[in-house]
Amino acid sequence: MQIIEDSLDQLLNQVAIRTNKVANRAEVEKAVDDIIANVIENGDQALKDYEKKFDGIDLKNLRVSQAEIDDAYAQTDQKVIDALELAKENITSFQKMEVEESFIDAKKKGVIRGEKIQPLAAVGLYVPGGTAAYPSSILMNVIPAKIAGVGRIVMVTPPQKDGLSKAVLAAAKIAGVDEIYTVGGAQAIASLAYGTETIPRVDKITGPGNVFVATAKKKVFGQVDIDMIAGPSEIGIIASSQSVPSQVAADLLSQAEHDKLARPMLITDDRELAEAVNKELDRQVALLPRRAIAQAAMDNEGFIAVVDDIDDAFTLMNAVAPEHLKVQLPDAIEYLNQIKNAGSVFLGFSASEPLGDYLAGPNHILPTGGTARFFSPLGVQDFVKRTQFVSYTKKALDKEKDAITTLARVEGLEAHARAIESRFDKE
Ligand SMILES: NC(=O)c1ccc[n+]([C@@H]2O[C@H](COP(=O)([O-])OP(=O)(O)OC[C@H]3O[C@@H](n4cnc5c(N)ncnc54)[C@H](O)[C@@H]3O)[C@@H](O)[C@H]2O)c1
Ligand SMILES: N[C@H](CO)Cc1c[nH]c[nH+]1
Ligand SMILES: [Zn+2]
Repeated sequence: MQIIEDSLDQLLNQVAIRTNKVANRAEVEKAVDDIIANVIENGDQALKDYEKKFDGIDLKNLRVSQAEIDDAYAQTDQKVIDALELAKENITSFQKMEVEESFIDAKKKGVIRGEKIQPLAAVGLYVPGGTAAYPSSILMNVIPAKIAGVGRIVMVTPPQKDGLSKAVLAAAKIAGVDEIYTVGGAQAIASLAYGTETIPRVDKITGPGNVFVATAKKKVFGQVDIDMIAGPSEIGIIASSQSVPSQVAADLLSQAEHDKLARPMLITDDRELAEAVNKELDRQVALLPRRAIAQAAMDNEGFIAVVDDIDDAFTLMNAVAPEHLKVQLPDAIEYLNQIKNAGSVFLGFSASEPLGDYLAGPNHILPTGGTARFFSPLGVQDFVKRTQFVSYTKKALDKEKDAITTLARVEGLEAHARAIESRFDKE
């Protein structure tokens, strides 16, 4: 990967330019606009046409039958089922800690105030499937939705020439998906946002995907809610002379292999380490089945920045706001307070990134493209909404009525003031 070495100010500029860039942004935007308009206009037929065009598949039915799901589960290797069950257990125990409670406050005499947390009625979960199958993303999407108590869980995923992977269907059964449709890309997002003859319109769309999926989610926001922009994967690693180059390279490649647009990034205070990691990347990438994808990601999106010291490394990494941040330093936990912007953080030499992708329990559906500045990992909070309520006795209202009518009249809203005063009219 390209090594850049400069002052912190210059590096901050260079990194901002690199990470703000989205390859072919205008073409992607145009393609996605057209797809959404066509799905609104032509429903299921548009979905079938796009599946033919992008995935080369003639779809007869969009919905996967329960019999197919049960058969796939029965044919899945027990080792895979056991791994999925263990992942489910860890994800469930972690996500349950995120549950927020409704509250009622009655401390003031005659006043009741509160907030009621309720699950969304229907959510659509996107499970990527263009160049790899993602059973793990099903667990990450569905488990928090189930814990929140969502009524209807609709999954969409691109169709595959030989049918959906058995592990994908087994994961859907283990997680408890209600219905599955084989449609992917921007067309899948449009179908969940607007509904078609077959696919129900939902309240919120969650889940990761490639640049077409991420762009479509941005465009349908407002028609439905979305979780975040979870686009092509990213990893930012902070390492020093005490890090092991082969491990740093292996973690970079773990995310580079997701997508040609994935972003592997290393920031270090040691030029020698930077060069050693580059050698390791060359050696290890050649051994990977998905080397073409990983190599493209490293060549076009990746970089190694060499800074003066580790404090500068954290300053630069906070500006990048990576999806995954790996602190490959001794006593890594000591640096937690320096981390301001990152989707998920992996502390220490043993916490290799795929630990979080599959098993530890924190969610792997995470903000990308610098949006970890303001978005959070997918969680139970994404699947609920809050409704607030108040109740006042006449006596309690009497105490506060003057403040209300004063504010109403300052805003020129006389009817607001009179509505309050009407409670005290003589009959
Ligand atoms: N951020 C996260 O939390 C997270 C988690 C898991 C995976 N990911 C990312 O998910 C992505 C998965 O990507 P993928 O491609 O394998 O699967 P995908 O399901 O996201 O996208 C595949 C679909 O894209 C559409 N498409 C492909 N080329 C197109 C074109 N030229 N025009 C219009 N539509 C087109 C097709 O409909 C295809 O089915 C990767 O980028 C990976 O890094 C992110
Ligand atoms: N690293 C991905 C999120 O960027 C999640 C994933 C699923 N499977 C493997 N990895
Ligand atoms: Zn991954």
